[in-house]
Amino acid sequence: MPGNKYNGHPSIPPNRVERLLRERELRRINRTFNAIEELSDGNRESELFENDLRDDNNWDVPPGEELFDAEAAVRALNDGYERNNARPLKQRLLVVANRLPVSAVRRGEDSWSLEISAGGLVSALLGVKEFEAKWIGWAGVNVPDEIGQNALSKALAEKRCIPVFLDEEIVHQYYNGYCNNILWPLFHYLGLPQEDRLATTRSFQSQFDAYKKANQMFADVVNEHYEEGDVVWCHDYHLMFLPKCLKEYNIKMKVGWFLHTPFPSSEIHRTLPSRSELLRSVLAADLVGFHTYDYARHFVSACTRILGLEGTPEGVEDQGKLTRVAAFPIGIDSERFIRALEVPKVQDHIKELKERFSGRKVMLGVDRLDMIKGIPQKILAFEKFLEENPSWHDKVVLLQIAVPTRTDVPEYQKLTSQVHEIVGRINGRFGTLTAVPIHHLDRSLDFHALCALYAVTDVALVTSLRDGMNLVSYEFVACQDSKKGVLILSEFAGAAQSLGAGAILVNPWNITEVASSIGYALNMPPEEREKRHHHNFMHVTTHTAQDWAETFVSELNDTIVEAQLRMRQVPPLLPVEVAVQHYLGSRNRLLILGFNATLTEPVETPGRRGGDQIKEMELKLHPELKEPLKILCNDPKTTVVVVSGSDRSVLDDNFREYNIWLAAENGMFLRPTKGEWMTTMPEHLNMDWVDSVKHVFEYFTERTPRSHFELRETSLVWNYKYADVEFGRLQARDLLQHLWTGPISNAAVDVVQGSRSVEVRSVGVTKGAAVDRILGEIVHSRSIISPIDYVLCIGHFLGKDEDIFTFFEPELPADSSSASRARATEAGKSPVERWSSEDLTLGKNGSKTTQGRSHRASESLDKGRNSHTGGSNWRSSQENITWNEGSSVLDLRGDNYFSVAVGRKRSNARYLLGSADDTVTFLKMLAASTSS
Ligand SMILES: O=P(O)(O)OC[C@H]1O[C@H](O[C@H]2O[C@H](CO)[C@@H](O)[C@H](O)[C@H]2O)[C@H](O)[C@@H](O)[C@@H]1O
Ligand SMILES: O=c1ccn([C@@H]2O[C@H](COP(=O)(O)OP(=O)(O)O)[C@@H](O)[C@H]2O)c(=O)[nH]1
Repeated sequence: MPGNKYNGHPSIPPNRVERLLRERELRRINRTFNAIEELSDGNRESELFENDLRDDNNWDVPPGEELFDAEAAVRALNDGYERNNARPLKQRLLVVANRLPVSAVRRGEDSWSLEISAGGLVSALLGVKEFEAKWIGWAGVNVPDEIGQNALSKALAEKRCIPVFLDEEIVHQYYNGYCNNILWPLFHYLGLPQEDRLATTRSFQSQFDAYKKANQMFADVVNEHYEEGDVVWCHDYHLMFLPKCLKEYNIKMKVGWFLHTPFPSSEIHRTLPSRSELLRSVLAADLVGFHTYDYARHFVSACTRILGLEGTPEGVEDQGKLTRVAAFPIGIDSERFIRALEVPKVQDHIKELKERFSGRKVMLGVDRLDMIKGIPQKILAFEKFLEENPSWHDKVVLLQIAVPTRTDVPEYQKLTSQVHEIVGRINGRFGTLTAVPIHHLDRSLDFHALCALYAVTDVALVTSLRDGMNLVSYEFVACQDSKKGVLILSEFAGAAQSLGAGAILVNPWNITEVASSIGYALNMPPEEREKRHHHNFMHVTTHTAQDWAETFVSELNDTIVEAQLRMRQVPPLLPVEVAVQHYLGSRNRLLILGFNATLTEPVETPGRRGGDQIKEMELKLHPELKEPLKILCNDPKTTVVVVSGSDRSVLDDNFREYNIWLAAENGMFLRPTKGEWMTTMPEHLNMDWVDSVKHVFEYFTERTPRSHFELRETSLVWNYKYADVEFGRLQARDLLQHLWTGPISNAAVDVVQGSRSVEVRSVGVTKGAAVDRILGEIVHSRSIISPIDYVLCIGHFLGKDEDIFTFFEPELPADSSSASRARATEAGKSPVERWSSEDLTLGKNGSKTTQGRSHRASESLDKGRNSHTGGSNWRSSQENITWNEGSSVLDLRGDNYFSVAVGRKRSNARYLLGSADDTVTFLKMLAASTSS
């Protein structure tokens, strides 16, 4: 079903189904409206794009066929008006594909004739009628001169086509080279070309450069014609860079990308040298579509395994940005084929063919002459059938239409000679003076001739080794309602998933199986043929090209709306310059910094095998932070605390040379680097559960390659960051079940799930709970001469530890999430503006003790002291911290508080930063501004 999520959900969610149906109804009304309008003004110019093309190519619609029930139309129209109160408008759609639906042939300096191009993509998109569509692409010809280019642009404009002019060299490198010699075979599981000299490597590189350049040229043309609100639909493997190029122009463009070929298993995609760049570029699109669920699944798994991103039931997530991935099986305009059978010209063809092959069963193959179509395998299977069934020798004929394609690519040239050779041999072996078993045509047929051929066929033979969908099988079914012929279909064509129940499915590599299927099909009783045909016919006539395109575009529109809603839940990016300015304007600052994934250097891409595992597992301070951190730590007006889940030795190793506070194990241990470690652990912390949890972690570590666990004094963490993502996730699920049903079922522990980790810690251990004890210690040990008036708290913290962000917030109403702050931002206010400075100024003179935050100095300091000896109980972060004299430690105005989540999309923090790299850049700015 179109629009299926890649995870195989059986249908679109119910509310969306309802809306889709409503929209479909509106479109129907819209169609009727347009038809009335066009007929009434006799304005043929506004005819649909598709008909414009067909007129020139004899793909004509029989007169009177477009007529409709005018009365019903007007009724529907009024209905539509009532419901909508306005005429529904056609959405502008820019279809961008390598090839325009027409190829141009030059007739003179400034004159051109246009011919329709063959191929599934063209056939499918010709059926798309519901949009104000323009097609942007290459006209299949080199036009070096301006006169020629202008004349061609003009001729194409009449067909609503816009040319992208690619010169010969680009076509050679981009189209023949990177597209058809590298991506095409790879995506069809034929592997990459083998190199035998370094020059080949260099030429791959130049082909890749040309590919990027060509994509940029397409993007330039799209940009030139784009109008706000347009939907831009990019097609196929030729244009994998296009979504990225377009979003670079305009992030608001609605961009969809659809792949017409298979997307191979991630193990195949992994072999491509430019694997990551291509995936990332496609992910810039809002919606990514494939013909089948399998292709979508492969794509998502390539993104998780190769890029280390998160695959969700909706698609792929990268730092909060979701690219939706779904299956949209293409269809054909079945009506057009059914109608064509009534056209006199087609009837004549049918009559001729019947006479020509009377007394023989007709088998048919229609393919571009491409390696993926399995033409040699098909012919060999036919040979085997003839060999084993002499009685059929003069009773069956195989008509093979092999449309020449990509003739400049050497592999295709080789295939042509190979096929000719096999056909010649078989015809020599089984032919007679009056008849040959195989009629092989190296050319394309016009639409009418093709329809006639489909109609007279007894058995259609599709033996693709891999095929995105294969529309020939659909077209055959559409033309078979009277004959009810049999379809033999490769299980490796996307069409096998939709026509599998009615067709005879075969493995094209198994010549014996295909040969016996030919026998089965030729001898099939009429009732079985009827049943099988009916099944396929129902599918082909109800899953049309129109539905496919409408569903894709409507999903794209939905995706954009959903993304906007999601964005509202996400805190805004940190306004770095404001944060720096406020830092400079303050007298006493506190910087609370996370460590892992905040200050650490990048490690090798997760999921990639063969790296240095030991090195990856060591957390290291980002080398570019060393100097800036020193500057910040040495500033007398600044106190820096690193709060981490890591144990003491990790923090010592990384920070011993700085003048800094270290809070290890989520604040359970604390030291200024100038002093000793002290524990803030509460008395009687029950750790009896540790051994049994450790056993479970050991068990899973042994069975999950590249996972590891860390045994800390107050917690245990099992980490699968470097393991295979999917396997790691499955193991984590299993591990949790073991924990819940076993060792911790009665223990006072919290299980904290990270994106690639599972942590077990004593109840109540969180960074937020630790922060007031940390502050107490800082106050106690350091002579702070004035209250803290600037706080920056920045980190990639687990959800449970995000209470550290809210510690410094006033107690806000229930709806005080970052989302509500974001709403305030949307309404024109910055999040911090929502609180007056009074809200957060904490009891300086005891007078403004808003939200009851004023702390009793003695309490706080006692708490700090007690915690040395483990003598304190847990205290909530709501307790305030004040000076001995009773004045507040904090004098924090709302706009001087910056809480920042790193690499997260949903957070309690006020702001976000994308990654540790962004944190590094920001801290460098802060340090630079201090020194200057
Ligand atoms: O433009 P060419 O290089 O001559 O190739 C013709 C087209 O071949 C491919 O078609 C695919 O699209 C069909 C419709 O979705 C699908 O049924 C088929 O399985 C695919 O092979 C190619 O993807 C197109 O871009 C080409 O235009
Ligand atoms: O002589 C021909 C033979 C084929 N086709 C069209 O080419 C398309 C082939 O599409 P398919 O999905 O089967 O494979 P592709 O060639 O796109 O890989 C079908 O729509 C055919 O009607 C055509 O126009 N003329």
